[in-house]
Amino acid sequence: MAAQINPSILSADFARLADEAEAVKGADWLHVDVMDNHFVPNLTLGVPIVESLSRATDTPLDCHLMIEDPDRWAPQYVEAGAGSVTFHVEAAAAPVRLAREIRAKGARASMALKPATPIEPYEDLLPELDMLLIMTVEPGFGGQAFLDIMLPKIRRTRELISRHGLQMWLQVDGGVSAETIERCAEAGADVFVAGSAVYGTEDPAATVRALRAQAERVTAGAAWACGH
Ligand SMILES: O=C(CO)[C@H](O)[C@H](O)COP(=O)(O)O
Repeated sequence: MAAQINPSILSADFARLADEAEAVKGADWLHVDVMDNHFVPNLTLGVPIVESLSRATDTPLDCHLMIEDPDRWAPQYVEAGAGSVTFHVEAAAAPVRLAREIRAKGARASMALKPATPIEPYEDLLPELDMLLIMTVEPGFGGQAFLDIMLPKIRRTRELISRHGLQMWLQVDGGVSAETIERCAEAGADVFVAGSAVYGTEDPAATVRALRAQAERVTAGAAWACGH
């Protein structure tokens, strides 16, 4: 495994979440977009639905918290069954303490950066994390166009991770599709969130396999890619 595909349920039918999880069987993780209508201008789901979904699927849950006060809420998503919890650095009061708490509770700790947030001020935090998420659209909605101007940030982040000798994953989220995934992989991403590009197709599970194969053609030889 040198590339992971995490379908985003933001593009799924929320009335049929268990079926929609089944529709992407074989995906590495299910990406769960938690939005509070404050940190982003959209509202999705919370702890009780994550709890139910974790019982309904064997695919591990990758919860992306686009919410205010993640210091208070993130630990509850671990307790609800998430295997990975991502908080936004722009919203966290104490990101190091929060990452340590997520890990101590048994989940992978991940931190997200909005498009206008640079990575450089957070270089020293990298060893506290299992994954870094670089948003390639403004968070809030699926189906937006991929922001090419994020590619240099992905590249710089991968260089920082390598320089620190870390094994952490680098996730991209927003506008990831067959047209953009190779550019992301070439820049250094190894975990790919895709919503509309997966759920908008006839056979979402086949699309997951095709996207993974496409990314792995780029990451296969890379020592940094997940699973190496
Ligand atoms: O976090 C998100 C939006 O804030 C979604 O995960 C993301 O936009 C995925 O949707 P798409 O692949 O259609 O862009």
